[in-house]
Amino acid sequence: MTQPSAAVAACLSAQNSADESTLPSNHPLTESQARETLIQTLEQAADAVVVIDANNCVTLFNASAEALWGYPRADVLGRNVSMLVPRGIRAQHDQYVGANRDTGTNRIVGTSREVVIERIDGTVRWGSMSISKVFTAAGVLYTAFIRDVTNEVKRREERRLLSLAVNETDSAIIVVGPDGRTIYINDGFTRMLGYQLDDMYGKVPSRVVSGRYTDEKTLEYIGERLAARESFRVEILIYDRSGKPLWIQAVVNIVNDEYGTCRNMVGVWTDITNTKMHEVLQQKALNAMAREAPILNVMLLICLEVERIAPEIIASICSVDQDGRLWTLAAPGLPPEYTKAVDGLDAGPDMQACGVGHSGGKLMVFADAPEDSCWAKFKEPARACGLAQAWSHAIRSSDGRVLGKLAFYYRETREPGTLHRRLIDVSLNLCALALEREASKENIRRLAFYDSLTGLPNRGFLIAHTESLLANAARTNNTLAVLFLDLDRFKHVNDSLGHTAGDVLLCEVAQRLKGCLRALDFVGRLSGDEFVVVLSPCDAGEATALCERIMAELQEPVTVGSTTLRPTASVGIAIFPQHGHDMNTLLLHADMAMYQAKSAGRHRFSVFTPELNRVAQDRLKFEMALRAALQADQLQLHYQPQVRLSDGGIYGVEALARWHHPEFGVVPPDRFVPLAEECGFITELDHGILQKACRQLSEWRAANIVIPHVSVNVSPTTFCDRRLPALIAKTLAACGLLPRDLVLEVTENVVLDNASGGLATLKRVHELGVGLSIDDFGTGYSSLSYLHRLPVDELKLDKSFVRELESDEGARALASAVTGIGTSLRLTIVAEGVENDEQRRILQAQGCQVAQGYFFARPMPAAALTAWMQSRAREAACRNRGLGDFDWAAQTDLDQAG
Ligand SMILES: Nc1nc2c(ncn2[C@@H]2O[C@@H]3COP(=O)(O)O[C@H]4[C@@H](O)[C@H](n5cnc6c(=O)[nH]c(N)nc65)O[C@@H]4COP(=O)(O)O[C@H]3[C@H]2O)c(=O)[nH]1
Repeated sequence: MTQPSAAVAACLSAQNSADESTLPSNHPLTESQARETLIQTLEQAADAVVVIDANNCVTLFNASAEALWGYPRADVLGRNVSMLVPRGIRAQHDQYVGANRDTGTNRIVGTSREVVIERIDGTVRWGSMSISKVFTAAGVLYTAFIRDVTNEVKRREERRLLSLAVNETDSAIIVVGPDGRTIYINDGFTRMLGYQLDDMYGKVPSRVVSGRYTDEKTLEYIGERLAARESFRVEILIYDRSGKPLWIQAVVNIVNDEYGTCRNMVGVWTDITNTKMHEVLQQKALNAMAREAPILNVMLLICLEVERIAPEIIASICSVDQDGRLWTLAAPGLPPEYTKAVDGLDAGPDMQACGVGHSGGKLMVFADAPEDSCWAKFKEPARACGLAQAWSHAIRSSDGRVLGKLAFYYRETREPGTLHRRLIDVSLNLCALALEREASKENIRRLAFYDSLTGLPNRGFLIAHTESLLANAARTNNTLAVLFLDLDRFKHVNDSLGHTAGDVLLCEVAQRLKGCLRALDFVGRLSGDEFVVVLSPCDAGEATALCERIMAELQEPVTVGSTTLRPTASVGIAIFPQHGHDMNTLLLHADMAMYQAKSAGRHRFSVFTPELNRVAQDRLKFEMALRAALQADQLQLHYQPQVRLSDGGIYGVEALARWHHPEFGVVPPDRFVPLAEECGFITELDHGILQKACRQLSEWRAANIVIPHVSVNVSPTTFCDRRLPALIAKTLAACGLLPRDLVLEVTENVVLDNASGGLATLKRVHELGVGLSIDDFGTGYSSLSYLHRLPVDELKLDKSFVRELESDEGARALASAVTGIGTSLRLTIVAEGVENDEQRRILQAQGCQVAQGYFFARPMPAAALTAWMQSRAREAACRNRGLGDFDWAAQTDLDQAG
């Protein structure tokens, strides 16, 4: 055993010697024995004992103290006790002890406190320290008894943390005894449900928190699980102390003792009201939408889910149609009489009950709803199903449009609570999303199946729908008629009045067609100005009768802009099953019949005959031949001179395309140019002719044949090609010609149709320096207003005016007007189709500068024109030598000979 401190012994000895005489005579110990005993006692104490003297020096440091601090006593005895104090407070320790000694302020003597023990190795332990003050002759000694309470402190801290965890969590924790009665609730329970332990103690929790709409089956299930001592997890609607409903998820665990006997059941309840709505309602509805479930199913699901979450609610969702009328989409909890009474009602300002009219996006609450004047129209059914209150809210799209209304009905009057408001918010978003999705789907469907201009079914839908009608007709042995309708001269309207006017006309025609149909008939727009009407059931007789009606209807005047038109159409009819068994064949045959009607002079109908098949095949053959002729460069050019009326000199020549086919013979351009246009190779044709004409002019120049320019016809389609100016520039350069050597003849519609880019090309061509001429002037919907703004150089007076110049005063007046306008705009007037001298005379008198026509010369091949020019040159030379005046008639004779 280690020796007790000598200093302590000295102190004790001094004290004891003073008291020696007072010891009872029967004291069993001698003084030294007592001293020794005391020291040994202190030494062997289980608690650490530290004795310090008046100088704060350690005079006793027992074995337990050595163990507690880790210092051997030799290192401690005689040294200031502050070495045993944690480093952080060591400096102030002497002062602290001093104050205690002098004033007793810190009152550490006679008290017990927990102190930190900083061990020699730096680790920390906790001690419970009590100090006693011993008065001795040698001075005051302080004896500190320190019990190692480190484990206790740790446990206490653990308990504190545990209690923190239990009480600070949002979950409600409840502990019940084996009898199922509450013995503990945490603070979270009070926060979540408002109940204190006193409210719950000794009670069965489910009896306290269940309410009107708590699911009985779930309660039964809970009872069974608890009785079977089995852990479980449930979701259940409960009510807090104030009666507010909330959804919880309860996880209940059984706690058994070491013998397997149930001691407690611990329940952790989580408020899942929000999660329930967001995750369950939202997820289910979104999943349904993602699965492309029909809108009615999605709405039904939302209603059912809302009613499941809050069973006191009866949910209903209505849509608002384009006319502002309400239609029930889902209302599983309302009787059909009620929804029937609502359906078709105006959702306008009078319908406050629907929250659509006046709500301005706010929730409308109608206490005692059936008595509300807004409910007048469905008061009875509302009463019959016991409705007492309704809340409703407009369902709005992201851009604020009212798409429908969401209503919650109640059988009792109640204030809107948080849960129900949240349910409304979530449901509104879902409803808006579903309705907007439906609208976009409808839009996509419309785009996919309907023509965007007229709103009629498009080709795809028309064919698919007719196929099903055909299948039905085949099953029922019925006949069906397909009418192929093509507007007459629509292109002309489009070209002359512009595309907008063309669109207006198409829409009007679509409306008129729809107006003519019977219940089961069907009309669609195939493309451009082609419409198809399917009459089902219908035989040939009925088809022609209806066709006549349609044609009459179409012919009614329609005002497009400032122009009044009388649209006509050519119609082809094919009958199922005689003319085909499938829609494609019927369509093809109706198309052929329409073509026949068109060729026969338009504004008529024609019923398909097998003979037409042959005609169509001929047309196809013709088309292929033209294509081949183009590829093989077999189109030729004839040139017709244009003569100055002032002196008979050559103003220019017009190049006119010619096609000689070994089988078809001479095909006039009036036939093959439109065909090339229809078949899509007109641009190729025009380009080829332009190049050929330029080459020819170049050859004439090389042969000293003086021709000021060549005029070339360019179709509107070619003019819309933005590459045209570049091609012209390249061609002129390749032929060594100047821009002014070329004149392009365009029809009025190129000028009028700004939309298709023709006007822009016209300007660019003019910038090159190439001449521009308006062909057939006066035959279209001439708009004189554009003339002065356009870069045109000449107007070609159409031959239809010239033809009747001598006989018709009106034609004369028109020709004179055109000439007058042209001249005042400094445009050259070129009269076409001049066939006799009288016409020439009148035109010249009216101020027309140039003429072209059989009277002067017919269009002729280049070589013939060369000869014609040479002969004219000879004539001119004679005249110059004074051998005679210019003889127009002589010219004509010469032309005929040429
Ligand atoms: N009755 C009568 N007719 C006369 C007289 N003088 C000339 N003609 C005919 O009148 C038409 C004048 O050509 P256009 O108005 O440009 O009308 C042309 C033009 O629009 C088009 N065309 C001709 N060649 C081409 C071409 O190369 N490209 C394009 N895009 N169209 C062309 O075909 C139309 C018809 O051409 P053609 O049959 O050659 O008919 C020519 C010409 O032969 C006359 O005194 N009396």
